[in-house]
Amino acid sequence: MVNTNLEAPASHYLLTSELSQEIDQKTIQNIGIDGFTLMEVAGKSASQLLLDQYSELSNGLYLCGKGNNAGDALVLARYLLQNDIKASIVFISGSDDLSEDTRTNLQLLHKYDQHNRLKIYESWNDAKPLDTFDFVVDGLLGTGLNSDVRGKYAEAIQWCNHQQTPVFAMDIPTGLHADSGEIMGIALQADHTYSFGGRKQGFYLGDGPNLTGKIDYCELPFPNKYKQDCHSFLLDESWNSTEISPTGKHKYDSGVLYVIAGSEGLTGAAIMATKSAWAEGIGAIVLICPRGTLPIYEQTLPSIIKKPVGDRDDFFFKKKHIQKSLQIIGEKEGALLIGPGIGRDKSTIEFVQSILEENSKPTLIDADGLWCLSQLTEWPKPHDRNWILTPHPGELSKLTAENFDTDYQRLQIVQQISQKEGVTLLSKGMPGIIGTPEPKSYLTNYDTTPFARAGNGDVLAGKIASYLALGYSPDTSCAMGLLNGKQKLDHLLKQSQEVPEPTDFI
Ligand SMILES: NC(=O)C1=CN([C@@H]2O[C@H](COP(=O)(O)OP(=O)(O)OC[C@H]3O[C@@H](n4cnc5c(N)ncnc54)[C@H](OP(=O)(O)O)[C@@H]3O)[C@@H](O)[C@H]2O)[C@H](O)CC1
Ligand SMILES: [K+]
Repeated sequence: MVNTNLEAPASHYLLTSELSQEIDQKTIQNIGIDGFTLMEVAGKSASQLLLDQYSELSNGLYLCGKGNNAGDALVLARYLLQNDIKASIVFISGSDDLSEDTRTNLQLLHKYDQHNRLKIYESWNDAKPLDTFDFVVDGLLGTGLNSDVRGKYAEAIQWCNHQQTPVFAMDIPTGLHADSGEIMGIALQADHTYSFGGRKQGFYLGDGPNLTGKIDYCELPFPNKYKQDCHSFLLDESWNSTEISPTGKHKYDSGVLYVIAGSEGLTGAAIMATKSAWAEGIGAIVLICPRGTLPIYEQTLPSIIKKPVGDRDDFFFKKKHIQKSLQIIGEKEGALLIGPGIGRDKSTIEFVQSILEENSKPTLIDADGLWCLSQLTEWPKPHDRNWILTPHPGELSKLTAENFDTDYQRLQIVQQISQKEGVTLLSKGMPGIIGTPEPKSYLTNYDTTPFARAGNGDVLAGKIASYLALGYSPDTSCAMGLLNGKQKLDHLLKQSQEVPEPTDFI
């Protein structure tokens, strides 16, 4: 294979609340870097980024709880105070019961205030009406939140969401669930989130994308070995680097893409998938088609090798085409794409079942191919075969017989199925999710719903299958398909506001 597996940079690890706390604790207990030091690094790196990005700030309002999230905000306040930026600190539930490191940081903050630029309020009520301020810092609650935001915290968030000034969240916007992106009763709308030690998975699910604003990753001194338990990663455009983009150098010396697609009335799907794969520069594509549909492809796909199966009056795939199709697929190295427009006839289901069971190629199953798979009580997947499945939300439900109301549930289903069945599963939606058997999951920070639209799905399947035939691993092939698709989508949307037609992507 050209590239065995996707390797996410540290900045793209997505932490859950549990993993976040586990890494914190292991670093403190096993490595000996104490919580106070971690807090210092967190607040300091946020201050550096903030000063670089916002040069005109003069007076900050810091909303603080009593835990370590407030401590991060106090460290930030100290560094900004050093830069002559005043601080009004509101302790929503008073300062009597602060966590140890947060209390220490409050004492330090007083020592750094030479010119009376610091004001402390002991409750939300004391603080109103508030002094003038030109930014708000959210140090209310951090990543561990697992119940609805209570009392004065909720009141402060509601007030904050009506302010015009920029809001900077420490680690996570308060009220956002770190794993699921769910709003816990109420959540703060941030303009900027400084995320410590790792971005949180919930930034990319549910309401996360609407609440975080711009996200900056602030590195903490966590040993790499503690991050190995992380199984979920961000897939964004910064990945579009040479290591995962198709360079073209393998184009002509690698395998053939075999396409089993199209039936009467659905030949457009086969045409789009095939053209799209061809546009990626693969050296050879063999389209296997029922003989009755051949005349259409002779006209529309002149550069593609067509291998018809069956008789002139065969317009969809049947059981009797199995042996001939398997023989064709077996001729050369490469990959197989099966599904676009093959239809749902009972005999087609039997055909798909046998092809999946007996062909030895890495295989991408899409569209009607997924429907056929959903009709089988057991998936006919040999252990040593690589399969990619590319369902849109409806297809995913059908395939897994599971309903999901949230994208967090969708993520969990994708993870379960890809592990249980040993497949790579690309679930289209917002976010796009790639699940692998390893188990690893990749979440996009952009909407992949346009690829769920009929036609666009065929185009995406063609691209991913062509990378598979070029020798890329299944997860890399999916990532490249999504990233290259996104580039094209952005380009097309710049020219017109409408969702592009499938042929525009080719
Ligand atoms: N050393 C470290 O671990 C580092 C942590 N960092 C930062 O710390 C936060 C996590 O800090 P933590 O102290 O665990 O949590 P919080 O700051 O969120 O505070 C927890 C307290 O908040 C109260 N609470 C809990 N749920 C609610 C709710 N639904 N509504 C209102 N209040 C709530 C609760 O107090 P109770 O007495 O009411 O039970 C908790 O005690 C992490 O996100 C980082 O920002 C540093 O970054 C690095 C080192
Ligand atoms: K926060």
